[in-house]
Amino acid sequence: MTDFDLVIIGSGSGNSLVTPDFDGSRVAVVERGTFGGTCLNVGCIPTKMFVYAADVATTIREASRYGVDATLDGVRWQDIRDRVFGRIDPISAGGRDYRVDGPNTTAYLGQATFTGPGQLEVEITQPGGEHAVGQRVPITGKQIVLAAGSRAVVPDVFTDSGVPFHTSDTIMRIEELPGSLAIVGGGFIAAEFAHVFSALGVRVHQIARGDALLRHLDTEISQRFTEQARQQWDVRLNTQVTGLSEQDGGTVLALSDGTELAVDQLLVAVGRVPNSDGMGLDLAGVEVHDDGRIKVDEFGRTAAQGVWSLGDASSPYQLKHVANHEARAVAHNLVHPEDLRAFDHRYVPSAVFTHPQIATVGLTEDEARAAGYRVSVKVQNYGDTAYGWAMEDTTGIAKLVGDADTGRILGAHLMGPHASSLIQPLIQAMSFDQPAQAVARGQYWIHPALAEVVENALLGLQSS
Ligand SMILES: Cc1cc2nc3c(=O)[nH]c(=O)nc-3n(C[C@H](O)[C@H](O)[C@H](O)COP(=O)(O)OP(=O)(O)OC[C@H]3O[C@@H](n4cnc5c(N)ncnc54)[C@H](O)[C@@H]3O)c2cc1C
Ligand SMILES: NC(=O)c1ccc[n+]([C@@H]2O[C@H](COP(=O)([O-])OP(=O)(O)OC[C@H]3O[C@@H](n4cnc5c(N)ncnc54)[C@H](O)[C@@H]3O)[C@@H](O)[C@H]2O)c1
Repeated sequence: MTDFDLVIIGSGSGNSLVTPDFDGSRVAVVERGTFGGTCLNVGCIPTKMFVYAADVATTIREASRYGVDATLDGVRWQDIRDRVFGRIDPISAGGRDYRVDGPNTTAYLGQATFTGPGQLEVEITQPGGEHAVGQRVPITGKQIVLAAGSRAVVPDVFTDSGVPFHTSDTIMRIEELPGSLAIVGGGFIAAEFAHVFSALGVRVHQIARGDALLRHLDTEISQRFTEQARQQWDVRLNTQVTGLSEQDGGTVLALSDGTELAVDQLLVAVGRVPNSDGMGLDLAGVEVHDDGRIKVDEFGRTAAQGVWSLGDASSPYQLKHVANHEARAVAHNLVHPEDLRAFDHRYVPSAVFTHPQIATVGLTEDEARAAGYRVSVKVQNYGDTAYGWAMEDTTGIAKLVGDADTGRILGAHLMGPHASSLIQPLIQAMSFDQPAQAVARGQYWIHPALAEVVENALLGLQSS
């Protein structure tokens, strides 16, 4: 039995918990998969690198509207793919080696399971650490952090069929671009990969069970995006996959409307579940919500003494910036029990890196009305600003939802070029409780930058 001051399960945001506060302490990092976790290896970072290439291809296709005639001669998928993983894979391996050989860390490359309060067994599943594959190593931790992340959900209709399918874990490493791809799901991952593959020349068919794409967003954004998506790839709404078969090396999907769809490859993107199962959490006294999230209080403490959780394993938000924020709070709390820092989930933004790009923070218009606010709304077209003219933009919007009584911003919903960056002053205004008019008129906005979309949206928000 090896005893540690701190055991961290999961090397995504969990890996950042090893702060200088632990110099001289004994820390174990347990990782059963690829070191560095989802964001680095199969999530945010590789997807956005593919999205960048897709955006370049889209720019070339749309160049003629500016009087610049260009044709896309082709895309070299293997070069695009290898640029991404040629950068990422060494970072992951370097991070693993640093923990294996680190001054005060030991990396256990395997699956951690509780055997009792404060006690774990790690089954080593990968070479590279100091233990051999197959070994079962008992360890204890005075404090333990569950930063175990989440994994893709795959409904039975896919797993039971025996027909090959991809999830976001595998689709980015394929050898060749398929001629056609079915993407099942109407959320973040489906929207981003539909853009990537359609921009790179694949015939994409997106199958969503709801009546619009990205339904969790403000209705105006969801509806406008659904229209935009339809102009780029085949969108089937109100549709479920009822069966699957293999034919001529491809896949045939039976759909709930009675039709069949034959494609070369299939991507399932219907949500992610927390990795809280199979870890013996009950033996440690850790409690779990019905949806699989580990129960934590605002400081990241689970029901078990000395056991903490953060990120996708426990958070209501499956976002890297939230996992990082929670990790910063837990890193502090581990060593300052008398001065605990709470998670701040008031204004959690997110962006969907599809085409057009989308970014959002705060309440949707419907949520604000349901909450009883006297709501004011301003929809500012990109195309009604000088930079929007330069871009010849006809679809971009910045929609602000305000509280007419206080002049505060309740929500911001952007769709258009650079939405993920343009939204930042609005996140800042909400986080620091600044009134919309003060943000608009209390500073200069560079003319004629695209940020004038945000300035004009703020100026248009009525208050009394
Ligand atoms: C395709 C895709 C794109 C995304 N894009 C974005 C984006 O653009 N922006 C954004 O904010 N978020 C994005 N996300 C979400 C983001 O990746 C996650 O919210 C974030 O990585 C969660 O971090 P984490 O530290 O909680 O978990 P992870 O990074 O998943 O780390 C958990 C680790 O724990 C390990 N583990 C689990 N159980 C055990 C066990 N019992 N023993 C040992 N090890 C274990 C896992 O192998 C994993 O490596 C994306 C996700 C996906 C899938
Ligand atoms: N840019 C980003 O920040 C980014 C990118 C990718 C993923 N993520 C994170 O990862 C999470 C997971 O992404 P996701 O796209 O898998 O999930 P999601 O929750 O965004 O969307 C899931 C979609 O699948 C549909 N669905 C659920 N069950 C289904 C079923 N049985 N059959 C058919 N459709 C079904 C839902 O209606 C929804 O449209 C996101 O919620 C997000 O938090 C973030």
